Amino acid sequence: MTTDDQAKGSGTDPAPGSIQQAVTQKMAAQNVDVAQPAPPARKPGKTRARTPQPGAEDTSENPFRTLMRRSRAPEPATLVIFGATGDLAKRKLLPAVFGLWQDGLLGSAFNIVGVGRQEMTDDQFKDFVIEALKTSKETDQPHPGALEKFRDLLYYEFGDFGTDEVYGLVGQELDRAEEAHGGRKNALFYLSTPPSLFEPISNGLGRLGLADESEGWRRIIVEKPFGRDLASARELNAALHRVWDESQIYRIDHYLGKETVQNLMAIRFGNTIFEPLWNRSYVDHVQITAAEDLGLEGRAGYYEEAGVVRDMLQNHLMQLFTLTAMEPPSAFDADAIRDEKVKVLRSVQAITPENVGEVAVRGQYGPGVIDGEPVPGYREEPGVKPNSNTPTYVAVKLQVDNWRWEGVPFFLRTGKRLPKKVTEIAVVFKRPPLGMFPGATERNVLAFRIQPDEGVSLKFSSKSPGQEMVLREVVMDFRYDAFGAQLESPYSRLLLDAMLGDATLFPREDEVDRAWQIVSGLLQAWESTPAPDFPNYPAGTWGPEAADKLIGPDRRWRRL
Ligand SMILES: NC(=O)C1=CN([C@@H]2O[C@H](COP(=O)(O)OP(=O)(O)OC[C@H]3O[C@@H](n4cnc5c(N)ncnc54)[C@H](OP(=O)(O)O)[C@@H]3O)[C@@H](O)[C@H]2O)C=CC1
Ligand SMILES: O=C1O[C@H](COP(=O)(O)O)[C@@H](O)[C@H](O)[C@H]1O
Repeated sequence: MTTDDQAKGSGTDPAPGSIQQAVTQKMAAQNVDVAQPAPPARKPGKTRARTPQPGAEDTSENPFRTLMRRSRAPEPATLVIFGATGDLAKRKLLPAVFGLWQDGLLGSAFNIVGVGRQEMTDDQFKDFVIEALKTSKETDQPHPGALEKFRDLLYYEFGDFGTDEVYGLVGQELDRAEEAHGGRKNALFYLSTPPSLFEPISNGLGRLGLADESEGWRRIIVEKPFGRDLASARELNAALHRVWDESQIYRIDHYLGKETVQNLMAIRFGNTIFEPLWNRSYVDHVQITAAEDLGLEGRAGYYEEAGVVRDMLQNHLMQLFTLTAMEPPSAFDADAIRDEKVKVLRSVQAITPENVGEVAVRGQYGPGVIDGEPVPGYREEPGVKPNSNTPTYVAVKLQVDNWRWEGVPFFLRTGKRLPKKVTEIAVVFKRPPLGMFPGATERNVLAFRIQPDEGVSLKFSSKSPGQEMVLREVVMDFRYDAFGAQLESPYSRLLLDAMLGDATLFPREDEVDRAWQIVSGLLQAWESTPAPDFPNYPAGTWGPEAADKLIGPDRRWRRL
C-alpha cells in the first residue's frame, strides 16, 4: 500500500453492521471528513474541540461562534431547568449551557426556562444567572457582549411543583418559544431538584401533556441519586415510565461525560495492542480509585442520608467498572453499548450481608490534616450527627463470573478527605511466568488517569544502564494536554448529547437496577449494624487499614 493509499484509507469498505461502518456513518452524518488530516493542535485554552453541525450553522445568528470545523447541533429547542436556583444549576449546568451556546453548538433558536419555587421576575432570574456565570469557576471566558446576548435567552416561572399551575406556565413558555423561533416545540426538561421532587415533576409534566411528542421531541434528564435503594429506584423507574418512554429518559451520571472516561472505550476498542491482554490470562487485578480531598462542602443534609455508597459507589464507580470490564459492543450505539454494560453487571456477584465482611470495608474520617491545614472529622462537620454511622469511605472487591474475568478481582475504592483528588483506573498485569532478572518484581500497570493530569501511563520493567542485568520500573506516559485543547465539562457533553437524542452516555434502567442489586446487601448490612470503630481514618490519609487487608496480602493499593 502506498502512503497515498494509507491517507485515503485501505479502499476496503467496512463490513455492513460493523462498528467501523457505524463510526464512518456517524462521522459522515456529522459532516466530518474521514480522510481529512487531523487539525493542528490548539494551544491550551477555553476553545473546545467541538463544532456546529450542517443546517444549524445557516440559521445561527450567534456572533460568538469560535469553532471552525462543523459537527453537530440540535434542532431548535427549549431547555427547562427545574431547580434552576440551586447549587448544581449555578455551579455546573448554567456554565455548561453558556459554553455550548457561546461555541455555537445550540444555534440561535434556543432558550432556557428556569423553574423554581422562589417568586422572581424574568429580569431577576436573568440577573441571577449572569451573576452565577460570573462567579462559577466552570464558566468559559465570555466573548465581549456574550453575556448580554445570553441574557436574552432566559425566562423564569415559579410555583408549587405539586400543583398543575406551574406546568401550565411551562407549557405556555414552550408555545412562546415556538412562536418566537418557529419549528417544533422541542423541549428538554432537566430535573435539578431534590430527588423527592423527581416523581411529582414528572407526573406534573405528564398530566399537562408535556411529555407528548406530537408537537416536538420531549426528553427528561433525571439527576442523581436515582433512588436510595433498589426498591425506590424501581418505584422511580416505574413512575417515570408511566409518563415517558425509556427512549425519552436520560439518567445522568456526570462521570460518563468526562472525556477520559470515554477514552477508556476508545483505547480498548480502537487499538490492537490492549484488547488481547484484557482478560484473565494476563490481568492480575484491576483497581479503580476515586479519591477526594474535599469534605462535605455544605451538603451534610444530603450526605448524612446518602453516604459514600449511594453518593459514589453505586453510580460513578460502577460506571467506571462496567466500561473497564464490558465486552466489545456489536455497534457503537446507545443500546449496543448499554447491553454490554448491563451484561457485565449481571456477571458480578452481588454483595450479600453474609459476605460483606470479606469483600467490603467501610470508613469514616476523623480530624486530620489536608494540605498542611487541620480539618475537622466527619462527625464534627456542621449538620452531621455526633454519633453518625454514615460511611465516607468504601472499598469493595468485585468478582466477575464470566470467561474473560474469572478469578480476576476488581477493587473499587472511594472516599472523602483522602490526601488528594485523583480518579484512576489501573489494570495491573500478572508477573512474567519466570523471574529471570533481579529487580523485576513489580507488575506491569496500564493506568488511566481520569482526573486530574488526564492521561494514560504504562509501567513496565527495563534494564537500567550498567554492566549488571538489573531491571527497574519505568513509565511511558501520554498526557491529554498533548492535544492542546481544554477538556470540556461533562455537563456540556451530556446536555448536548441529550439535546441530540444520543443516550449512549446515560445509564439505562436495567443498568441502574443491577447496580443497586450489587450494593443492596452491603447497604442492608452496614445500615443495620453501626460501625463500632468509626471514625477509623484520619482526614488526609488513604482510608482505614482494613482496606489494605482487603486487597492484600500479595497486592497493594497504588500510591497515587
Ligand atoms: N450540587 C452538586 O454538586 C450536585 C448535585 N447533584 C444532584 O442535583 C440535584 C440538585 O442538587 P443541588 O442543586 O445541589 O440542590 P439545591 O438544594 O441547591 O437546589 C435544588 C433546587 O431545587 C429547589 N427546591 C428545593 N426544594 C424544593 C421544593 N420543595 N419545591 C420546589 N423547589 C425546591 C431549590 O430551590 P431554592 O433555591 O428555592 O432552595 C433549588 O432550585 C440533586 O438531585 C442532587 O443530588 C448531583 C451531583 C452533584
Ligand atoms: O456526584 C458527585 O460527584 C462529586 C465528585 O465529582 P467529580 O467530578 O468532582 O469527581 C462528589 O464530590 C459528590 O459528593 C458527588 O455527589
